[in-house]
Order: sequence, then C-alpha cells, then structure tokens
Amino acid sequence: MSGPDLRRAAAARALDLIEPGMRLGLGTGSTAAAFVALLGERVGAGLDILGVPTSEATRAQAESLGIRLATLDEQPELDLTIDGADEVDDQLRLIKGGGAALLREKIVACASRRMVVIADAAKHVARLGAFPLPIEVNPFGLKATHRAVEAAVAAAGCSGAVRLRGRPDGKPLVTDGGHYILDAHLGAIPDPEALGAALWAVPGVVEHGLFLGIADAAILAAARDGQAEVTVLGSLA
Ligand SMILES: O=C(CO)[C@H](O)[C@H](O)COP(=O)(O)O
Repeated sequence: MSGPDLRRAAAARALDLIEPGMRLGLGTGSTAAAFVALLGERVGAGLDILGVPTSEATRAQAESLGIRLATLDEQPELDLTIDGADEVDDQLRLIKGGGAALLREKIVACASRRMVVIADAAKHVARLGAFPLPIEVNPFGLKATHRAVEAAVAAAGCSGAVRLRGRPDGKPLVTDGGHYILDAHLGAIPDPEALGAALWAVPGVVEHGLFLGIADAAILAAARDGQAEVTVLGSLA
C-alpha cells in the first residue's frame, strides 16, 4: 500500500461528503489533487458543484477536469473545504503550507462552514513542529522581517533555524500572492497558539501555517493488512 493509495483512500472518503449544489473550497497538494481528480470524475458523471481553488495549480487541475469554478469574491461563503495538511494533532490543529499555498488555503478554509482535512495517517502527530512551519512574508524588508520572526519564535518558547524557502534555481520561491516563505525548523512547538500570536505581531508576516481552530475533522488513511484503513478525527457530520 503506497502513499498515493493512502491519499486516494482519504480523498475517496471525503467524496462521500459532497452533495449536489455544494460550494467547495478545493485545497492544494498531492492529497487535495487526489480529491480533485475523484471530484472531476463525479462532475463528469453529472454532479453539479461549484469549486473555489486555493492555488493556481489547483485551478489548472480543476479546469482541466471541467469542474465549475468561481473566485472567493464571486462566492464568499462556502459549504465545505477539503484540503491536505503537513501535520495534524489530536486537537485538529494543523501545520499547512508545505506546498506554499497557506495564505489562500487559510482564507478559503475560514470562508467555509466546515473544513475537512484528508491525509496519510503518518501526518497525525502527538505534537506539532517536526515539519518546518511555513511563514508567508512580504518581500519588502525581508531581512528585518526575518530577524523579527526569529525573535517571535524565541519569545514563543521555540528554537531552531528560520530559512528562506528557495527554488531549485537558487532564487526565492514566490507564492501565488507574490510573497516569500520563511520555514521555521523548530522540531517541536510547545504552544502553537502562543507562536501563532507572536508571528501575527510581526509586521511583514502575511500569514503563518498554523491552522488553529479551523479544521472540523481529519480523514486519515493508514495501511493495515495490505488495505487502506480510514479513521476520522473529529466529526464529519
Ligand atoms: O498545505 C499544503 C499546501 O500548501 C498541503 O495541503 C500540504 O503541504 C500537504 O500536501 P500533500 O498532500 O502533498 O502532502
């Protein structure tokens, strides 16, 4: 049972939540892409839904599958967002942004009545922070913002390197919104709420990848006896 099989199993369970006429936030990343692919099949078979993508990559995929799309300005209230995550804890707190889409992902999730995470069960952790925390920043004054982020991280009781995310050509990665990403390699985040608040206080921080109190449920797929076993954290109702 491979990673793609597990991602597809979690995505397939999420597809059961979709009803005709729903306005859906469409997440970003390989697990969200597995969901969008399955959704595209259902749309091809006649399901009518409206999607709001959280990235240009998801927009391109959904368009190629014939999924009807809107912007969040055209459709500012959504019924449900389905998205992946880099880490999820027992309280449904998340780290997101490994795919650099955290800003739009958080805006779309917060505009939705419900957010359901789909992930390989390996993303379920006892404590957040092994995955580097993405922090989206305005390019203006990058050095000053970088230093202030390091100070905020320390003030929130965390330690570790904060690094500008680069592209393979060595240039900084630029998000869909035209921003940079600082990745905070913390190992563990003892108090995610304190860290989130400290990061919010830094001018130049556009958004951080801690999703706190946003997700309603997580669908997690693990391999058991050669099959995908799906468990749910929280409530899908
Ligand atoms: O937050 C994200 C993108 O910004 C993704 O949801 C997260 O990185 C998980 O991706 P994948 O499903 O490929 O593991």
